[in-house]
Amino acid sequence: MNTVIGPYRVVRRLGQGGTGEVFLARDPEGRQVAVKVLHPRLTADPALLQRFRQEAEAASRVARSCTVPVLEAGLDGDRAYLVTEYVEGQDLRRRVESHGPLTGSGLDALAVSTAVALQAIHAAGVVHLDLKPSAVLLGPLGPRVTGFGVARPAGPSDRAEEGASSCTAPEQARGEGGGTASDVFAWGGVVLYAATGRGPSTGGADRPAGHAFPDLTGLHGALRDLAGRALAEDPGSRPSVQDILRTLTGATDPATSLAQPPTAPAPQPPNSALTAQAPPAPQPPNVPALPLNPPSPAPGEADPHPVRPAGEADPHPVRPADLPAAVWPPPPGPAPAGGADDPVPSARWGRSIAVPILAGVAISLVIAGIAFFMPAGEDTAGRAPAAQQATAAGDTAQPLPGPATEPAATLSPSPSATSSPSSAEPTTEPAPARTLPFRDDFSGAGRGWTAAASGKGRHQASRGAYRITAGADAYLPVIAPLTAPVKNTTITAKVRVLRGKGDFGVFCRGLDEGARRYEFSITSSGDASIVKSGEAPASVKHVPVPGLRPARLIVLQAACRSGATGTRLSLSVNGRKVLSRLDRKQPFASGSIGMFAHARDGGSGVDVSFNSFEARP
Ligand SMILES: Nc1ncnc2c1ncn2[C@@H]1O[C@H](COP(=O)(O)OP(=O)(O)OP(=O)(O)O)[C@@H](O)[C@H]1O
Repeated sequence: MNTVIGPYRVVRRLGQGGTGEVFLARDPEGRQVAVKVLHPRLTADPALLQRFRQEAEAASRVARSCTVPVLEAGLDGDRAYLVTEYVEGQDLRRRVESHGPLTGSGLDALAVSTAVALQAIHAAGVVHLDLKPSAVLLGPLGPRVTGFGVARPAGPSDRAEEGASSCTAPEQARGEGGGTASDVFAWGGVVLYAATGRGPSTGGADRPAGHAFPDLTGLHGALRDLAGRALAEDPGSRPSVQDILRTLTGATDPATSLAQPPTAPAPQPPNSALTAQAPPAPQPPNVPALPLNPPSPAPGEADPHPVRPAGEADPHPVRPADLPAAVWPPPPGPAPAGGADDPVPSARWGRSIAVPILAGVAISLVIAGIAFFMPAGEDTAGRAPAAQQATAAGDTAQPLPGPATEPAATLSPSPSATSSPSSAEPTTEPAPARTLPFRDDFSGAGRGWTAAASGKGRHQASRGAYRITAGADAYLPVIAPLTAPVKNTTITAKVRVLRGKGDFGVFCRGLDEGARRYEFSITSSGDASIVKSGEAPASVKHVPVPGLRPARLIVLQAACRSGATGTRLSLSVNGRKVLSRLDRKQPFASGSIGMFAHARDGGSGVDVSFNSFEARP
């Protein structure tokens, strides 16, 4: 297949959902992703398109625990698409159809992981409202929930037309909307289907719910009790997701936990498949969300997100949800109240201290059940996509597997005066010692990254992105937490401009606290350059890159490699080589590597967001 959707090259069709087709594709770095292309009749509706954008933004805030992460929402001509991690394997519906119901620890793992996923989804202020057997993917790392992040048309009849499932809660089927309790109903339906091959309406999977009291024959013990309660007609009688997890993980006495009053349902408008809900914990009033596509301030107008010196406390910690959906045209009107632009609490796991413990216990149970889902002869570790491996490793920066190739000398980036004021979970652990290969997708706290002493501006890691903001004419390099200087390397980074004018990119062989370095940069006007910085005058080679839109995610690949005749420097942008130069004149020795932003042209500054950084020998 030779189709391209946005920057993704389609490999093959994976399936058809109610709202569109799903394809296996490769991103510009060659990684496998799943791209859902929305049905054209849905994208023809501007209101639905707008909601799709907001819901995809909301979905990108959901923690990765047992969910399939949403990577990007985009528009390619008139085709709207949603990109998620690719999960190799079958969905639950196909699995049960081909191999029969699940039993034993496989069923337990399914029940726990889908509950953990719902907990993560609800904690992000989102409700799924379409959980069903085909939305549970049985990958090599265990069951994972997908299907959140796609707006659906209004009304119960439309939903039925779009493939409403037998797990749809009665209140949704009546067109009264749904809330977290509706997701609990769907969880009960998924568990019943997994154990018996029957949905709650006693039909097969994904049939419209009949809402007669379900036949629980085939379910046993705590699961039978929980599924029965979850499938209660009255949303107020259903257990909460926390109750379910407590019972399944044995964290408290089931009788006690089930006796607690269930969470009151928070009904949603009937047409809101994934509306950001008012989360239980109130938002601190001083944490405003950045607007989508934040405009530059007018002359004389105060900048709502002013650039401050490194080290100064940031009252507006950066969250992935703050990042503008730059691939989108500006929204036609203000976001509706309660939409994805509304602030959410940054400490979303912090509402109950029991939650992380439960999640930990639950994930152990899920891992125990993984082998069950593996088709015979499949090599789990070897076949998991890189992104899934990172998830399995705990979503924090980890050295990639492979031999260390650099000498064990020590780099000493300047410490805390310029260190990142991260808004992610605080950690008391020191950054681990790292050598090449190295990768950080910033889903953790971006631990150990430090600004060079010469830098000016602010920088911050949050889940899924590292944001660097350089003020007027300022330059801010941020150094990767490696324990050894690097000589030959290929760096791959994903980056986009959030606002402002300037250069941004990656560097290698940083010396003297970043004062000398090879810099591989993109300008906000779409040029690419390789700069030997620290020479007077700086030696620059630069070219325009036709069609480059820095507000969209760019994949930069920069190589620094010494040979007999000098140091070869080359730069590729979105998989295309755009520049190469050979430095024969006293090439720089081994040094630091990192990312930078550099404001220029008398503008008010430049604000860029790095989604990943990887360096290989
Ligand atoms: N990330 C993914 N990795 C692998 N396969 C996927 C992925 N996402 C979806 N699929 C496959 O594509 C099928 C259709 O997915 P889709 O999300 O469109 O289903 P749906 O929930 O029925 O659709 P809708 O949400 O539009 O009603 C799934 O059943 C699954 O087999």
